[in-house]
Amino acid sequence: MAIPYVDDAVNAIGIISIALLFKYMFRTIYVAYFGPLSKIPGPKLSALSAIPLLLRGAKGKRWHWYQRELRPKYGKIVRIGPDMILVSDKDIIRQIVVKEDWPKGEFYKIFRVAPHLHTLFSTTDKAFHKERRRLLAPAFSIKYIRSLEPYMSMCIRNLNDKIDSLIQENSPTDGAVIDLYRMMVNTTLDSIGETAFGGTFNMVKEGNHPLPKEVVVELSRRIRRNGFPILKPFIKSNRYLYDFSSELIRRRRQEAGTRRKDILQIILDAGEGEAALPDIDIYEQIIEFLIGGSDTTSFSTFFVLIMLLNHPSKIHKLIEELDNEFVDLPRNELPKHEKLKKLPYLNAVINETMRLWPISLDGGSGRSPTEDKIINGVLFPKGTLVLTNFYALQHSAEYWGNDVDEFVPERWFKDDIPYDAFYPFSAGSRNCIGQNFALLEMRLIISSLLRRFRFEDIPGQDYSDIVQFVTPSLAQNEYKVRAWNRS
Ligand code: HEM
Repeated sequence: MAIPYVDDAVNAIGIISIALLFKYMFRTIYVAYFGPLSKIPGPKLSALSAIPLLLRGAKGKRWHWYQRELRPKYGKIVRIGPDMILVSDKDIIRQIVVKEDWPKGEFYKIFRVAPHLHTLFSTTDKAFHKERRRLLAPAFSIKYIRSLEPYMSMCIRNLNDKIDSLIQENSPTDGAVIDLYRMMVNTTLDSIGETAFGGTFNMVKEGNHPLPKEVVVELSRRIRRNGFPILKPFIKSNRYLYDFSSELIRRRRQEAGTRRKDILQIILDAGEGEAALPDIDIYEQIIEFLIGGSDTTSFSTFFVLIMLLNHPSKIHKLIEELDNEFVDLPRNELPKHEKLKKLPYLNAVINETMRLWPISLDGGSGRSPTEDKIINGVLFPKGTLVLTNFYALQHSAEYWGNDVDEFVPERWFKDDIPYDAFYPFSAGSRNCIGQNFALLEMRLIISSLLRRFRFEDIPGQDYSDIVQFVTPSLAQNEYKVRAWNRS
């Protein structure tokens, strides 16, 4: 019998491979230069491949590219990948996020532990989202969040005591150098621990706990595993996190008598019988709250404080407001949120900071139309990933005036505030479920620190050196200031 059979097979595979390669190249070139997005301006290479974007993403510098290079150069609609667009127009964004409420794009899948395990944040399915949001909403209602104030206050009291002890140990007259950034990160982690994980992580007191660290590792594993499926068999899920959370849920289910009235308990009690969430969903959901609720709040709170330290007249105005409001309250006691939420200057300062330093530095929410859509003359083909550039709206002189880049809390007292160019918590059905939680915590931290301590910035550090992988953080992971007790 003739032997060249193997050669024939090899030849056939070779021919098929070359044909597939040609098909791929033809498609790539067609999509780049002749497809429906070909008229949208953007870097030439981005029309062919998402690699330029991925490379910047891997360094956490996607946001620099969008905000400092692409938007100034190409305008309000930019092609950032073969099927990806960055939009910085307020009418189009409002239409996408609020009026038409497009579903999230497929890339949110990368945050899931397994493709079928949707969560509130990562789901792209509107029906699933509606049901999950309905189930979790009671844990984030204003009334319920108010009942979490004592848990948060406990963590913030620890923060105050920690700063005080550092000052006493060093020198009450010279004060102490403290890492304000890490302290904010640690406080918000403790707060999520108290409210969703059954107890504080003691980050403020002890400086570390394995759980938050493992969450960061797990998140990066998920992104690699889901982003590059070929690596899947080599990247395992996190045993520690799973065991920790399973044990927590098991213990809580078995507890008799009065249980902690925290977010975890609300989720455990949500739905009855068959409608109750399985343990794995609860596990995924509380991990999501830790990711979505700690670095976001610490980043925003840190920036409020750093903006104030760099604007002496504004910080004096806020301290005056706090001192007048809480004239009889000893400085080492925490004000009540009921009063804080009504303080105009405090709220203006928070709004102004979140306008200048939103957590969505890198393009806001990622949405995809389920059919071809035309808005204001721009065609968005079905399935295109559209990034809604909230940062650009909040930094646009067209909407905010010529002082757009300055820190001016007073602008929040004008009559014509362009709220349709302000999305710190996104908007529409996919807005932040945790915003009342975050604002409560931010007001408590800021007011307690400013009433009790005096801070001074230490020059030579760059707070604008930010990296953003999922949520933003300071590249140096620290920022030092000097703190004294107020006399
Ligand atoms: C200052 C602090 C915070 C800011 C600025 C913030 C901002 C945002 C933004 C912009 C989104 C939309 C993201 C997107 O569409 O890709 C979002 C969604 C979300 N946030 Fe927050 N967030 C904060 C605090 C929190 C807290 C404290 C929690 C929970 C404890 C939380 C949980 C979530 C969840 C679960 C979603 C997804 C909601 C949904 O799709 O229905 N966030 N947040």
